[in-house]
Amino acid sequence: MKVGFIGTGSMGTVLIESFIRSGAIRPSAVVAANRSHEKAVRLAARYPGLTAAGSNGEVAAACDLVFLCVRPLSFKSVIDEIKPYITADQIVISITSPVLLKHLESALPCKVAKVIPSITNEVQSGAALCIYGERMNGEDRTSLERLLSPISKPIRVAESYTRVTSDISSCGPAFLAYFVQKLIDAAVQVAGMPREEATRLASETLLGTGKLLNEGGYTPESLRQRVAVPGGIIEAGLELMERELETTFVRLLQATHAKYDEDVEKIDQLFFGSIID
Ligand SMILES: NC(=O)C1=CN([C@@H]2O[C@H](COP(=O)(O)OP(=O)(O)OC[C@H]3O[C@@H](n4cnc5c(N)ncnc54)[C@H](O)[C@@H]3O)[C@@H](O)[C@H]2O)C=CC1
Ligand SMILES: O=C(O)[C@@H]1CCC=N1
Repeated sequence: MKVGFIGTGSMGTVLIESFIRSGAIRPSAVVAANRSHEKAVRLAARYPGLTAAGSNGEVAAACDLVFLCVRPLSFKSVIDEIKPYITADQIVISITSPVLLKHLESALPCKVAKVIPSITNEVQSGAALCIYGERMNGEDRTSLERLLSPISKPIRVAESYTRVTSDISSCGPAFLAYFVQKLIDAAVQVAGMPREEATRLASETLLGTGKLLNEGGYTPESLRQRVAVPGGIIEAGLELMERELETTFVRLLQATHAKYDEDVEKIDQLFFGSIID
């Protein structure tokens, strides 16, 4: 089986490198193209056997499965380019949420899916959100999830939950990193702690907290209750966060959803020439 990647920017590269490093795909089974060809050529130099294709059409013609790893507003032109080479038995996958199954299904004659990866897949953890078009049969779904398993936990989601699940899974690493960064900044500012030391400590804490939530039998709520002694220091901190951040996370998701709606509207216009429901 040949696996194609169109777009070898940040996420395309994460996927290719993670698949290869985990042994899920051999370099010789990968065909990749990028608008600036040198990026694909650099990958081919790093992974002997990998093909740096000269065009997106070449990827589509050569592969059974094609991951589209470009930004949302580039999808229409990429799909127009590859369409002449696509046949009914191929699988084309969007890795971005605002390109909807209806866009892909209306524009391509093949099986389509969305797989929303996460930077956490770089260390073979975190989720890969799987959203399937109707042309993907049970066997297609299972074999795609088998391919994703060495680098992620494939999780099937309904398309209506794409946004909120990617908020947690794909945006989550950036949101949590922001929180950690602010904690480090405060340690430096309030106590003059060396930044590197605070960073190492905060990173260990995040890792340990993740383990407690995944393997230690805790929920976020039970963990908080377990460590926050009534009237104690942690409780004083939590009370402040509760006051200051009460509406922040709802507004955070409202902001990502508003941007998503904007993108979907633009993509609707590109694919259908007008907004449709
Ligand atoms: N950054 C993240 O953590 C995640 C990103 N995604 C999705 O991945 C997609 C790509 O994002 P990034 O990799 O961060 O962006 P990026 O800008 O780093 O990569 C996009 C790549 O596509 C190439 N490209 C643009 N137009 C092209 C064309 N017509 N033909 C071939 N190549 C073309 C660009 O040269 C660039 O290398 C986005 O749609 C994003 O929503 C999904 C999950 C997580
Ligand atoms: O399409 C998405 O939802 C992902 C999440 C972060 C960037 N793109």
